[in-house]
Amino acid sequence: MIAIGNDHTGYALKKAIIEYLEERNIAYKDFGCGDITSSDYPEYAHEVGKAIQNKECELGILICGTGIGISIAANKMKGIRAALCHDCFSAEATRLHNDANVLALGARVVGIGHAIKIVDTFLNTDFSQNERHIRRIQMLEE
Ligand SMILES: O=C(CO)[C@H](O)[C@H](O)[C@H](O)COP(=O)(O)O
Repeated sequence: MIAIGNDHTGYALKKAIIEYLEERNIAYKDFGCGDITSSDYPEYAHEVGKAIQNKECELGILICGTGIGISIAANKMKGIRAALCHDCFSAEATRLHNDANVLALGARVVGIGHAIKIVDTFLNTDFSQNERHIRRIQMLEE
């Protein structure tokens, strides 16, 4: 199950990502927001982070204007490793090396087509299970 959340700036991109998920029968839970009325990104980061912490969802996608505020908010939560990625190389590397469990995107930074490619890369890359990466992730948790 994929948790997805956004502020007002990310609403249009969120809808495109949901279309991508539905076309592939990928289960998701939408934590809002549900329109373009001004809203506060920490709320949605918190909801998506909680869904991952309580194992309701395995991975999350968070969207704000830059992806910065919403990733800062998510990374304050224990066990959350949110990666702000605006290219496919980073999206792949953060799954392989960091076992990132949240992808953050900036809707004012990337176009929808590019963002979908980034989402596709993130969701289709597994953690490497490499010993040195496991050690470093443990250090992050500590
Ligand atoms: O917090 C942000 C920057 O990291 C997000 O991009 C927000 O979406 C942005 O600040 C919202 O700006 P707005 O002027 O309130 O639309």
